[in-house]
Amino acid sequence: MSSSNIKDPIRIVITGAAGQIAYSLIHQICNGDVFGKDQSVILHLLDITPMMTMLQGLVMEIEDTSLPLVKGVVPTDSEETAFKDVDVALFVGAMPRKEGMERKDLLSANVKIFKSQGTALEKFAKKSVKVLVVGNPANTNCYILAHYAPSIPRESFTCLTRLDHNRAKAQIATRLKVSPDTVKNIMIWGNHSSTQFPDVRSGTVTVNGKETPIYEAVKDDNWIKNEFVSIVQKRGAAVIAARKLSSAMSAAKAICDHMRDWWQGTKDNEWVSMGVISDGSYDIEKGLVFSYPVQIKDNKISIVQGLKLDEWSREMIEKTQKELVEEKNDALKATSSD
Ligand SMILES: NC(=O)C1=CN([C@@H]2O[C@H](COP(=O)(O)OP(=O)(O)OC[C@H]3O[C@@H](n4cnc5c(N)ncnc54)[C@H](O)[C@@H]3O)[C@@H](O)[C@H]2O)C=CC1
Ligand SMILES: O=C(O)CCC(=O)C(=O)O
Repeated sequence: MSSSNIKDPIRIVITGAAGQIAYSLIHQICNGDVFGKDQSVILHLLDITPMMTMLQGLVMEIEDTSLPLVKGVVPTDSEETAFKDVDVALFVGAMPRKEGMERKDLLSANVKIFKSQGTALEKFAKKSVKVLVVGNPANTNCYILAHYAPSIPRESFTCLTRLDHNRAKAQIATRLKVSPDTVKNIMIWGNHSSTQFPDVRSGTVTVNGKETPIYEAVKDDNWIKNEFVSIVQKRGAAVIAARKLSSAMSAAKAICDHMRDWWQGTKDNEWVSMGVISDGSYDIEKGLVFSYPVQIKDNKISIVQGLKLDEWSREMIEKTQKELVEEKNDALKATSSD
């Protein structure tokens, strides 16, 4: 592409920029995979003060990639510098859990970071900023961030459940020995936690050239309702147990999928999963950050409406909602006391 066709740069902040997810993520953002091959970028890289030397090394590496879409890199430990005039904010920085912990065990430490960064986002970012929260507990951190950035539209706050969505697709594809891109319209409801509900009741898969309902193709309802759900719910913990580190490459890929679809739109008649601020759809408490099936057109995210919920799925959704309400209350308590 000739340089005259390149669009003016957008500013993208990545928090936790010296961490393992950011290390897998930055190259995909800089080479145009996410925001388009004609979209130049200026990266704002935020981390804590002890990581500044490490961040300098990362800046050198970004320079050495010699990618034409990169028009600037701003490494910083200042929230003001990091959030100043940003168009996109990727909140990756937070403490990750260790083996044996649930993600909500990180709540008291991590929500304080999101209170401080929400306040800075409110003050310094563009009002049109698009926000993705990755750091755990992702839904509740996103709730706190939005709470402290009241002048930014509610539709601009999302959290990452695309990794769970991708995991669910991969499990179905592996079971049926087909390519994951033929698995469509599955969804993740609720919290990015072990209460999430990976739901394939409306999903289809192409087997031998024919698009078939997933239940019909798998022919084992018991496997779907038990083993499949449990594998997806606990996949993050399984990766930690094996790697002694949490998922990073797959998380970075999921962040790119989420932001690319938000920026460029979803395919017609297909949906993806995103944590968004609930508008009360499917009787979920208004204001909770809840993962829903969504479609995106012209940068606008819409929750897919009219899906039928049977008794089992209602129970699953109620369980994950209950956990999110408890997390929200604990987070509000933890952030109001300082
Ligand atoms: N929602 C999801 O699907 C997923 C979420 N995660 C979460 O993403 C987060 C990051 O994971 P990793 O990159 O593996 O962790 P990491 O420990 O490698 O990196 C985290 C980085 O955040 C930085 N940081 C800590 N406090 C900060 C602050 N106040 N401001 C700016 N930076 C700060 C740390 O210094 C570190 O460089 C974790 O909370 C992890 O649990 C990870 C995978 C998937
Ligand atoms: O499981 C965790 O706590 C960290 C990574 C993560 O959220 C995941 O792999 O889904």
